[in-house]
Amino acid sequence: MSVMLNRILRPALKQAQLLSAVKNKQPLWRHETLVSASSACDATIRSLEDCLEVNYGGAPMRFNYVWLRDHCRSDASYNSSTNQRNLDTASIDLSIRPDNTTVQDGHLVLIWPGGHVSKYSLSWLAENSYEKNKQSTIQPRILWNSDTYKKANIPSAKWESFMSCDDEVKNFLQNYLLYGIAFVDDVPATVEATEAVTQRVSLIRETTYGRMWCFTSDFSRGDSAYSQLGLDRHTDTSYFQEPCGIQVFHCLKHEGTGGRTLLVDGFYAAEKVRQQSPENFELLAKVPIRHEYIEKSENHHNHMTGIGPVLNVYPWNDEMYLIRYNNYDRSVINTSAPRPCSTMVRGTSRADK
Ligand SMILES: C[N+](C)(C)CCCC[C@H](N)C(=O)O
Ligand SMILES: O=C(O)CCC(=O)C(=O)O
Repeated sequence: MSVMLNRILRPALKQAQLLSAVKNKQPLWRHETLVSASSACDATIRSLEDCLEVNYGGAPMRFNYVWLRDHCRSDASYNSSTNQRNLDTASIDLSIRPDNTTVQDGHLVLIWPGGHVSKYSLSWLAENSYEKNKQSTIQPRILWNSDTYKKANIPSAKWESFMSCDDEVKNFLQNYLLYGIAFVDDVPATVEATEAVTQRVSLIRETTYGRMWCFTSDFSRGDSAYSQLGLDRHTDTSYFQEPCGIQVFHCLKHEGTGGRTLLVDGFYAAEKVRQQSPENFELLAKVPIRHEYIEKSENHHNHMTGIGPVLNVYPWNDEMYLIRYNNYDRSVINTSAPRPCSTMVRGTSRADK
């Protein structure tokens, strides 16, 4: 019994495109003015050619002028009850610069040509600076292998309290987010109980398998998952354009021998590749790979393909956030020129070890 959940727990990309507009190049414009120094908040500001440099606590932060105008939180520019932008970004003059820049009571205050005033708290700027974000992780993880996971001795949640107590769900989610796996014990072996426990975590995503499915080794669908063949490490639904982020498995009935579940921390394996062979890591993170699922059984006619790199990495902080690794479902590699392709095959075999 398994279900797939929407990846709503994974935080979304945060304003990446806008932040990447902040450039680190040396200013050509040399009239650097010390605009304000306030002993209360200890911030100094320098106006550079296309950005303001703000020194507040840690390392200097740079904010592009267009970014500053675009991120104005005044009522005219931003609706703080819906957290949505009112301003039409396309209307901003790309050569915009403030006429006046001051620091007052822990806030940066800019007056733009035409008189519009923007005010940003220094702590908000620090929190949202590119400098801070490139040093932070979106999702902190504890990487594990069989030994370290066993030693960590992570407690399982218990069905009764999981269904009635939010703190139990919270602990479960904390473990899930840190390790990528988590367990609930004592769930009654029924589809209904499995659905109920799943819905404590999230909405259930509709897929070609349905929302919930029961499967056994009857080859009812054209895939090795429905056979008695052992399945080595892989991620499922690599052929979806957005692979499922959480899968829930519940063994309802077991007869005979075998059928053990193998769980592998792909992030741990990929970090080893990053350390031991940065060029292979780079290839796995750059070369798009096609995966596919073709089934033509009596009741199911599907052909799905999804394309993306094996390792998906946020470019601003090098953090991995998604792995598409399924050697069974990997399609023909025809998305890269011959040389990277042969290195790619070497890269994946290194990742195997
Ligand atoms: C049975 N269940 C629906 C869980 C998985 C079926 C998916 C099989 C496919 N090869 C994949 O890896 O995505
Ligand atoms: O049953 C399991 O332990 C894993 C099943 C699986 O990996 C799959 O169906 O793709």
